[in-house]
This record gives sequence, C-alpha cells and structure tokens, in this order.
Amino acid sequence: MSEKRQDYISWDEYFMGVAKLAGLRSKDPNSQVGSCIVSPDNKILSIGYNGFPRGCSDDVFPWSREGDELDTKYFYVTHSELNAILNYRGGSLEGSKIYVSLFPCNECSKAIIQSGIREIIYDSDKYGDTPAVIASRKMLDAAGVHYRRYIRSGRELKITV
Ligand SMILES: Nc1ccn([C@H]2C[C@H](O)[C@@H](COP(=O)(O)O)O2)c(=O)n1
Ligand SMILES: [Zn+2]
Repeated sequence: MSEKRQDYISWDEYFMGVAKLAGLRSKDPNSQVGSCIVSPDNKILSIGYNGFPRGCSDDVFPWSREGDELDTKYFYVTHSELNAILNYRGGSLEGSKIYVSLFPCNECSKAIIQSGIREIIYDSDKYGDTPAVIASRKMLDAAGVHYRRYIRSGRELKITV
C-alpha cells in the first residue's frame, strides 16, 4: 500500500501561489499584484489582479508611472485587492482572509475593512514607508484587521501549462 505524499504544499503556499499566479495576468509593466480571498474554512472565494476597469483598454490607457498625472496609470488602475473584492459574487466576505502579493494601500484597506475581511497575508512590503501604506496600517490597526507577512518557504513551484 502506498503512503500519502509528504511534500504537498501548505495552505499558505497554496493561497499565496494562487495570488501570485493571478498577478501574472496583470498588464502592468512595473508591478504585477495578485490577491486571493479565502474563507475561514480554506475555500477560495475570489481572485483579482491589478488592471484597468472594464471598457478601459489596456492598449489605450497609460501604463506610465511619471509625467502628467492624467497620463499615468494611477488614476485608472484598479488594485488587485479591490478587484478580488468586487469579483466576489457570493454574498458576505465577513471573517475571510486575503492573500496579496503586495501590502494593501489605504484605498484597498478601506475596502478590506468595510467588506469584513479579518486578516491580510502579504508578501512584498516595498511601499511600506509611503504615506499610503502608513495610513493603511493606521486604519487596519484601528479596525482590528490582522496582517502578517507571508513567510516564504523558498520552495519553487513549477507547473507546465
Ligand atoms: N497593494 C497594491 C498596490 C499596488 N497595486 C497596483 C497598482 C499599480 O498597478 C501597481 C503599482 O505600480 P508601481 O507604482 O509599483 O509602478 O500595483 C495593487 O494592485 N495592489
Ligand atoms: Zn490598493
């Protein structure tokens, strides 16, 4: 009789892996961000990545980071966390958690708090010193939403598609 596999991926590796895979759908040339919302009993509820809203063409709207504000992506792009929240069609997200490849900004944290998500598991914190993320942490702390940094196992997950 065969024994069960021992090298299966953990829940954290699974959900962060799904979030990062979703991020690969992003057309943003600089930061590809992915999110995966998970129920308290470890069911995937929704997924999102950063991109322009429906009807706003990836080939027409700007991907620039600098220049005239109206010609940069920042006014137009929907962040992965918000997309994951808006993509959910099942009712309440109360008590769920969100895996995200980059720490949420202030705007996404407002949506996270208001939607009832209770925990954030993030990977990169590359904008941790910016006002948007400092404000984000302030609101999450006040609202009692927990956040923890994903501890990378270092395992490379290889899939052939
Ligand atoms: N938590 C976050 C933070 C940022 N994003 C998106 C917004 C942009 O598409 C990109 C950041 O661009 P950068 O300033 O690094 O060139 O990432 C997100 O989806 N979630
Ligand atoms: Zn955001």
